[in-house]
Amino acid sequence: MPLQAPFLPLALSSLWLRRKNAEGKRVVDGTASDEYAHMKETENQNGKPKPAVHLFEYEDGPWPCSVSIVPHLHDVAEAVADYIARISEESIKARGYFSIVLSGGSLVKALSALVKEPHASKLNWSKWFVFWADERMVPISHADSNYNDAKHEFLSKVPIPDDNLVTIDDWDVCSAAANGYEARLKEMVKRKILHTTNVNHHKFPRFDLVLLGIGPDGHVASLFPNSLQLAETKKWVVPITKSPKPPSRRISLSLPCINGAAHVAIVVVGSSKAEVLQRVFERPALPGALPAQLVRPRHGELAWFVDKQAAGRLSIEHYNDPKKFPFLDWSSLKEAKESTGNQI
Ligand SMILES: O=C(O)[C@H](O)[C@@H](O)[C@H](O)[C@H](O)COP(=O)(O)O
Repeated sequence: MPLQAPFLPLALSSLWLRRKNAEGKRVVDGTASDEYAHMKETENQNGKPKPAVHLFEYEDGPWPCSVSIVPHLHDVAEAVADYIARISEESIKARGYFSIVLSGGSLVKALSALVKEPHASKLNWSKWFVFWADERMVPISHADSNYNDAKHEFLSKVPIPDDNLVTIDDWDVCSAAANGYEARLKEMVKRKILHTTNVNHHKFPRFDLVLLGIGPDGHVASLFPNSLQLAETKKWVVPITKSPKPPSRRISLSLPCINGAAHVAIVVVGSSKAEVLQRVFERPALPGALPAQLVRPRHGELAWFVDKQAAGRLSIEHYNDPKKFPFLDWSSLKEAKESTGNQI
């Protein structure tokens, strides 16, 4: 089954980036070929050939999701806050905790309505556990740090205990930071704060909610178009040493880790996202070209929150023509339209 073969030259040719750490010691960073050795496996544990899967674990067929299109950023913020509040309440009732994963970029601005009433005093903040979908390899006090941004915009305004912020504290060597964060997540599983689920026969955490933004190139978290990391099938957290968006060194939850979540919400705001949203929704591109198209929770729900500017290029009026748009599961979108005036 030759599907994995393209990774071999890629992995072998990947250069080790040698640099000095803060103490001037030589450190090795990069995507080592043996780190990705498991991707070359062609047999499962019983020695039988693995079933053919798409290179990027992409599933053909309908794409069930709900899409809310609202006029402005503040309407998106309110819709997202209502959504988060509902999932927080349900999760705490069912398991005693709420695990929420944040991304960087403009996403944290969409959390502004959570710090106001009616949510601020109603939410059970002490039961929240906050994780990061991705982080840049900078100290957490640095302006580029996703944690720092979230702290400034949101976390400093709500009473979530500091111990419940599961930050990525290691910013020296990407692969060590990725392994360290994965170990922290596994510790949360041991403490029963996170449950697990199977995604394509491998165990991944089942976050209650993963919040993602989308880059103009279609990236989500720090999973960039056509990158080797997109094909990760086992690791929970992957290192990125050559991100096309600065800073170049980052770590990110892997795609199956995101797809193991009970809920994933993607927030898309502003005219700069109109082109990519149209490509993601309406163009059946090669999946690695648009990582956002690979976000398909296996046993969970996917919800899009979009403002009018970002939705500006969508041909919604033709969406009920399955010949033109076989790509999304429009039946679930119609149901959404019937249940609330704000949804298509
Ligand atoms: O570190 C990052 O770059 C972010 O985590 C990234 O995943 C972000 O969410 C998207 O790039 C969208 O960012 P904008 O909304 O700012 O374009």
